Amino acid sequence: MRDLLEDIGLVVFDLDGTLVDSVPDLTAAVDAALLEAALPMAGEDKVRRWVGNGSRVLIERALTDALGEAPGEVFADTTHEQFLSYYAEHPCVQTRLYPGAIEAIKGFWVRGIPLFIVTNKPEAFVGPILETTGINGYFEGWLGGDSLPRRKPDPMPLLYACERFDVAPACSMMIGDSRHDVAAGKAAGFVTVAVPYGYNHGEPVSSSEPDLLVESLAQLV
Ligand SMILES: O=C(O)COP(=O)(O)O
Ligand SMILES: [Mg+2]
Repeated sequence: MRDLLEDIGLVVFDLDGTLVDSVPDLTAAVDAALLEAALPMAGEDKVRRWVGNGSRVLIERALTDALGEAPGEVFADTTHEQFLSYYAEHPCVQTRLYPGAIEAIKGFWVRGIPLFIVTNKPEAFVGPILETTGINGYFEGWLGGDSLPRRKPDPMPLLYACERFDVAPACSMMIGDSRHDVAAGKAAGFVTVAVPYGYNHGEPVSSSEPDLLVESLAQLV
């Protein structure tokens, strides 16, 4: 591990399933939107498997599950709007940092390594969650799934971070919980680190073959 970390000049974290367990609040917002659409609620186990490709895809998966077929565009749009308005009001009620997250964040931070977040969740929700969980001050910034034309697994947001901090991809680390994080990291030329406790559509993230798999982020520092 020491070799992997030696030349690292930029650390990019995924948010949902890596730094924070956000599924309880996401589930509340999904279920509120389903209820509004007069459909049965989904519950946490399903939502945990559906998170990872941004909120619009999350809602499409929830509607497909409830309806037994893919929803129409307009219905999906309306339900997504319901989700967004509920989540905007309650982005961080039950959301908690994972054990080891604060140790890792502080460990990199005291070494002077810039910390950045690349998440697929809408950008507007990132600030409130970082603020409420008390980690806002450690990060130089973030990108959401709607910040750039392409999101993870595309490498675009990771390469944007490299340019912004003037750090080569080979000296940058992507830390995430899903195959989209590992794929984006590999495509960008980053060192890839994965955690097994998050959300990866019900599959082990080890299948994506990250450079390093750690049980707890604290192991990194
Ligand atoms: O909101 C999502 O779909 C996933 O978010 P993440 O990229 O922070 O895991
Ligand atoms: Mg994630």
